[in-house]
Amino acid sequence: MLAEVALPLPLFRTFTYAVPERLRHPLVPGSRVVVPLRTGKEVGIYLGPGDPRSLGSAAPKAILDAPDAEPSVTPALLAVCRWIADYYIVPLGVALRCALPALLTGAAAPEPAQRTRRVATVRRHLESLLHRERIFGRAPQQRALFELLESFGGRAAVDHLTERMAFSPSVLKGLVARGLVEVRDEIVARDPFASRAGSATPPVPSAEQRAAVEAIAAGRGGETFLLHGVTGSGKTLVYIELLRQVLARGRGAIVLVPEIALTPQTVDRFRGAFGDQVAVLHSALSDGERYDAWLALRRGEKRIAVGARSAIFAPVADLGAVVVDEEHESSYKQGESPRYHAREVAIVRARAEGAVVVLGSATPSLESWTNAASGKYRLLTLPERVGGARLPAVDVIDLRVGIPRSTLDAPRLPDPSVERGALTVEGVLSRELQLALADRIEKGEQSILLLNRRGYAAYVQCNNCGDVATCPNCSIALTYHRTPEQLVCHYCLHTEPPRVKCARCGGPTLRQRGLGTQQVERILAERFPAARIARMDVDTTGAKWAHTEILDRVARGEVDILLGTQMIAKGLDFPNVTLVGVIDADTGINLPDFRASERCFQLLSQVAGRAGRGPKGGRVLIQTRVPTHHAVRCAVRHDYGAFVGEELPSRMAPAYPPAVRLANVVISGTDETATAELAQKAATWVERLLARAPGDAVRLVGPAPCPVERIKQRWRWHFLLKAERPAELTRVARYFLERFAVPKRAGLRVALDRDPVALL
Ligand SMILES: Nc1ncnc2c1ncn2[C@@H]1O[C@H](COP(=O)(O)OP(=O)(O)OP(=O)(O)O)[C@@H](O)[C@H]1O
Ligand SMILES: [Zn+2]
Repeated sequence: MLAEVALPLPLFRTFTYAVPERLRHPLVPGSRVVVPLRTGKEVGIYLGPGDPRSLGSAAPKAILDAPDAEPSVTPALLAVCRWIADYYIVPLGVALRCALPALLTGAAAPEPAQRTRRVATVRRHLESLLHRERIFGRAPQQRALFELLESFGGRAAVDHLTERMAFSPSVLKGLVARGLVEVRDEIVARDPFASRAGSATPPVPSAEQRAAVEAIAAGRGGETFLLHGVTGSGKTLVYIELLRQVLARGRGAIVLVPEIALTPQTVDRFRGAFGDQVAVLHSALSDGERYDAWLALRRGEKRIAVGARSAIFAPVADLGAVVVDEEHESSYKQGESPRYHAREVAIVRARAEGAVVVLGSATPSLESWTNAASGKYRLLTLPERVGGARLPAVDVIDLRVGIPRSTLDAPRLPDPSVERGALTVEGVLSRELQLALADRIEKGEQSILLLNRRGYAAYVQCNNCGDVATCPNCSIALTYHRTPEQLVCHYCLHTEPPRVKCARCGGPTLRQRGLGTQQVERILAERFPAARIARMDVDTTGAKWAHTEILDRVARGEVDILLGTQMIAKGLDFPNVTLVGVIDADTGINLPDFRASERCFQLLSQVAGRAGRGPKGGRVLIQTRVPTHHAVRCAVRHDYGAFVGEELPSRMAPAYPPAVRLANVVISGTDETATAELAQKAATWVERLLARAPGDAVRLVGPAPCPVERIKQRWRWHFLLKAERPAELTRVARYFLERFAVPKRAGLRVALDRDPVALL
């Protein structure tokens, strides 16, 4: 007897093995099999009887073992993986790897007996700036480290400080000797959620919420609902009440959130409502814990899986509902093969298991919106905030110089000719925003400030020739960091000392321009010395749960101003936040990407939505140089419909999703010429293929260098495939990927990204 087996290899084929008599368990599709491969062994998935015609002249090798009494991959998940393999054009074995925990595939790391790490914690708080100056007068390094620790929420792993942030251990010793900082060994919490209490009993749903719940609960299996509810409309309670009904019917559910560490409140609410029934899946779980959760869900001991993207593969028994919260978030798209979108996988899986899907957002993706408009999804709307709260008033502060203004003082622009570090409060925070912040601090209310950029300065530029310091490996600007003072590439993490002379013309000193979170934090601390400021950006990820800790501090009222990048805009619900400021709305609006405006609108709307969620109301101030851009205008009016009305037509010509289906083919390699040549060759190859087919079901655009031409020493070119009908795109893309020969030199690679979320 022969068996067809899927293996996680980059080959578009399955493998045929012989089935020996002595196997421990009968083979059922979805069962794991251990098979010989080259000189070693590999874990594959049994798909069904093998085809003798697939064999060459050699006798097939025999399966070594079949460990599963029950198939590890359920029939529904097997169907989902087949869809992923087909739609995203990846080998089935690669898609199947997503469906299994590492412990079941032999890919697990050995478990250390007990994990500990050394952690530095701030012991003494220094309230005033004056105090700081006295204490650190002659020890600027100590001050920098101390303030870095503060910005990490008061604690960070020592490794992170000394290795990644490059502080000398003696600086830390100095702080310890002065009693300012304490260093201890800490057992790494296996599961940070194990020690968190779930939030209290949820409120009673309003009539609007109840109507939404009833509509969804009555949905047919496989039906998809788009829950468009303004920020603070109580979407989470809709999910919770729906899940109550799903559990009452003896079924289970999956809840997807953009990122666990950034959405602790949402997670706590589900745990508060459903306690032990919930398995929280997150990146800090060990392979063993992940497997335990997998097993508990599989056996029905836990009925709800809450997690980020990959939780869509959780083996929830008898799945009744899938919730995709903040469905517009681009983190639902996996950045590496298989490049699936969890929202799309959710819909396919729900269909396979007869579950309903809820896509929730205040700012739905244009794709989902279009699907709702065409009747593919059912649209449910929560147009008002709960409990009589109102959406906050939003005011625009025009940063352009020379624009006459009536009531407000025009803030000065950061002047490119100012010396490094000389940026003034006025150059960053308009008077209006300063006054509003001061007012909130005085009243004991909280503020959120968004700066969608990180580092001390965005880049350094020659004052003479205008050349920007770029990464030697990647073609993007280096970010200037102050603590420690260095230039960092955020793609490959290349670092170098700050340049004092221009690398191109050798001319006068380089001046920094632009703004980063660290710089704004400093300016805030100087302007509001009494305020308790917390900064959240990607640089503060040193300790894994630092973000969660910072958000908890905000919830406890221990932070007056929360400053951060887009990560502070994800569903946070703090009723005492009455002011939201956007320091520079324009960041990202001009990125060479067809979704730039959409992303900007979503970000502004979402961050604005953090204000005024409690009885005290709230206000939003947006600083911008493009006040007339539709992303800004529509966000100011909380007008999603108007944004869609203006944005959709711009996706028609040139056509971009949702007007067409898109695949981005990226050709990369370590040699510039070889990469460009291969891109040309591949595009010509596809063009010939398209010419042979009648009509223009699929169109090719490009090739061209990618907007980011080089990442991690690899040159990058791309071309786009566009089609009205997804099946045509699949056909052409598959034919190309299966047959186009990529030379084995210069690290040349071809990758296809279907439904890309960004083209950078
Ligand atoms: N029926 C209700 N009565 C009273 N309070 C409610 C009710 N429903 C929800 N809330 C509260 O309203 C707040 C906002 O709800 P939630 O966080 O679910 O909003 P949301 O729709 O998810 O908003 P966003 O899109 O901004 O994340 C929460 O504090 C929640 O506990
Ligand atoms: Zn780089």
